[in-house]
Amino acid sequence: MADGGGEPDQLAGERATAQFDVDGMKVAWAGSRHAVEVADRMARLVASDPVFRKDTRTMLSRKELFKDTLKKAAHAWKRIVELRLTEEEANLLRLYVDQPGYVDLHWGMFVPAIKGQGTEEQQKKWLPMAYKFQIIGCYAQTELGHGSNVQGLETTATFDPSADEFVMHSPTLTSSKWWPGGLGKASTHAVVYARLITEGKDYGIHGFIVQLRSLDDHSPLPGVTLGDIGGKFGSGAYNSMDNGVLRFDHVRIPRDQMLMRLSQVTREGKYVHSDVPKQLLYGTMVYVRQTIVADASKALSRAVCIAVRYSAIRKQFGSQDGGPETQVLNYKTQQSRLFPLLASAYAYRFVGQWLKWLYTDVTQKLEAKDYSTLPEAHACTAGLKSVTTSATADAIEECRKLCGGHGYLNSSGLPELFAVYVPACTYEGDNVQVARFLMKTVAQVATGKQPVGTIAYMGNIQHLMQCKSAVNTAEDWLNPAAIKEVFEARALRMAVNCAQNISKAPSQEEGFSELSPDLLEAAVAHVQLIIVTKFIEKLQEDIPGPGVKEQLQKLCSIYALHLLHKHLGDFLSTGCITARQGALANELLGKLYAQVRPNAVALVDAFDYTDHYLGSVLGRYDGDVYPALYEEAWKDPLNETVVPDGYQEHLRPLLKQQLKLSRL
Ligand SMILES: CCCCCCCCCC/C=C\CCCC(=O)SCCNC(=O)CCNC(=O)[C@H](O)C(C)(C)COP(=O)(O)OP(=O)(O)OC[C@H]1O[C@@H](n2cnc3c(N)ncnc32)[C@H](O)[C@@H]1OP(=O)(O)O
Ligand SMILES: Cc1cc2nc3c(=O)[nH]c(=O)nc-3n(C[C@H](O)[C@H](O)[C@H](O)COP(=O)(O)OP(=O)(O)OC[C@H]3O[C@@H](n4cnc5c(N)ncnc54)[C@H](O)[C@@H]3O)c2cc1C
Repeated sequence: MADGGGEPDQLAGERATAQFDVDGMKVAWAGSRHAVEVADRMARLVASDPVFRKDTRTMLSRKELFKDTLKKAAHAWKRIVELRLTEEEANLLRLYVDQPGYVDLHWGMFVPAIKGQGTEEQQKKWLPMAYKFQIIGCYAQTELGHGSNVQGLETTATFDPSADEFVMHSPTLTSSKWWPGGLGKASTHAVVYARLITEGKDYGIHGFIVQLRSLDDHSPLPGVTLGDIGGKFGSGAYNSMDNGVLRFDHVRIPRDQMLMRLSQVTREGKYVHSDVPKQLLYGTMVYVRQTIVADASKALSRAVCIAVRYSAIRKQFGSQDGGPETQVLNYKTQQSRLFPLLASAYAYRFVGQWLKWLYTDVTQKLEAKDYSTLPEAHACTAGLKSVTTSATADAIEECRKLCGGHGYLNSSGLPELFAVYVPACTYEGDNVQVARFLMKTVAQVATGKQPVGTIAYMGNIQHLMQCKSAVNTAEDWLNPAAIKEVFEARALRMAVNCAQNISKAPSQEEGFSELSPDLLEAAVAHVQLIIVTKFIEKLQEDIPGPGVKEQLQKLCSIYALHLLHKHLGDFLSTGCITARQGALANELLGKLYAQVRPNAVALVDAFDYTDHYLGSVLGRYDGDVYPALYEEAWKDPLNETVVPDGYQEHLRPLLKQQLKLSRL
């Protein structure tokens, strides 16, 4: 293409300047060569299948979109069965289909809830049916009146010993189940959370497997009212999901459909609690939060890939006398906004990999009845979920802005990505659970107990409460130990500060409530420390491939130092660094951006996304952006006719009337 930028081989030129082995980076990103190979194969399988096309998705009506989702889910299942895909392959295939739908909740919450809270017999009965899709399940916890406050749920499950059954009932409007994905139209079954009442006593929230729809004709069973809760934010986007409403009118289920791993109700109606901690009731949330953290890096890396490639193609200003204009990626402002997001994508990827390991480790310990690491797993998953989803939602919007006007077009892929992603900040809570965990740890450290895992640094309280950073030149900030020390000191000092102020309050609860904004900030500081630490630890591994580790080291420094810059107030007010050291960090950031610049396109290529998965004309691998934008515009339904519908009724009379007026 002629001047105005957008030469298709522009990206080839960018790729040629890379100073590292992109294949090696793909391995570091995916976790192993095997993971790269499987992801690549599944992505291509999806991209080459016409049923999985998604380029007209934002133009579909709600009903068409939902039907399209049913079609894609069924086709995906057919391919999984025909090709005998492994669980790993099947999960990736579903990921690349890239359309939220009931299957996410079936595999992501219904199955894990039965696995985590069901007895062996219950698992034997229900899981084979779920694995074969003979039943479709969802996770029905949230109600119209209560979401965060799970103990406030109102649905009741009252045991009737005469029939050996539970009676499921929705006593109030606010007790209607409201939001569960897949509930509205697709699910045949649900794990329903309800107040267990037996022998006249309320034992609080427990899980129950409840059939909702007929397995013959899909109609709701007697006493069950079901529907979709209505259109959601953005065109297309999360509207492919049938988030639903559910009400029970004295619906009976057999006693053995209460999930009984944690506690049981006997034939006579006695409530028995086993030795399993009651917090395991929340275990499915721990599982899904861990997957949400992994998803954050996927959503963020997609947005960043689009913005980096397009910024390399897009040219504005800089030419005085007919010479070439400047690629917007060369502007320092563009780099200082975009490269921290690129670094964050890598940071979230690595912390997500670590969190998956932590979850597996905790699960194995739970099997062996060792519950000691559960509180840490809960705090890490809740905290990382909250921090990574908010930052990712902000980052997608930032990428949209970085793409200028074209970023606002649906064909850029960014509006839909944002609309699909943003509820991740809301679902699974934005709670203060990490802060509670931190306050407990501070109290334990005061009694001499040595903390372990992600809070081990708090044991180093003597040093961290009074240390001062030794950084003297900008390059000193390249030392991971220097970074780790100030992040640890900031997190610990903020937590100790909160604990001291809480202790001055009339009661612990009042103090907690009064200081909750500060507690949230302390929690964020702790979670950011975890992300920085896991990135640093990743760099201590053997990372093969010329130049790969060097690039990751730069990204790690950018990730940490941009946080330091953003939260400079925390670092200064806790006395961890001086204003001069803060300025030196900023100076180094500028140098690092310049070093990343020639590698930027190759660093997003390493995500290994197909054009189908990216779903963006701006982020195309070949960089041929302008013809694609032009072509996409003509596909809009408004362009099906040259003269628009409505011309005769609304435009023509108006124009004629103007004519008459002008003749007056
Ligand atoms: C297989 C591949 C497919 C994968 C695809 C998956 C993708 C799926 C994406 C799907 C998309 C959307 C899904 C969305 C689903 C939902 O939204 S489900 C509903 C989620 N609801 C929430 O998140 C509610 C949030 N509320 C909370 O978390 C509350 O804070 C909480 C319920 C924890 C409050 O509980 P309480 O009992 O009232 O409060 P506390 O007194 O604070 O806690 C008591 C103790 O329990 C500990 N705790 C709390 N939570 C947990 C946990 N999850 N695990 C372990 N322990 C927990 C807490 O620390 C307290 O401990 P203590 O007594 O202090 O020692
Ligand atoms: C797209 C989507 C999908 C969902 N899927 C499911 C599903 O499959 N199954 C399911 O059961 N649920 C699902 N949910 C529900 C979701 O889990 C809840 O929306 C979420 O837990 C928040 O609860 P809430 O909506 O009641 O918000 P609220 O609890 O009413 O929160 C409103 C505001 O109050 C604040 N707040 C609440 N409590 C406190 C507190 N103690 N201290 C300080 N601030 C507080 C919150 O932070 C928030 O800012 C879904 C929600 C969405 C948006």
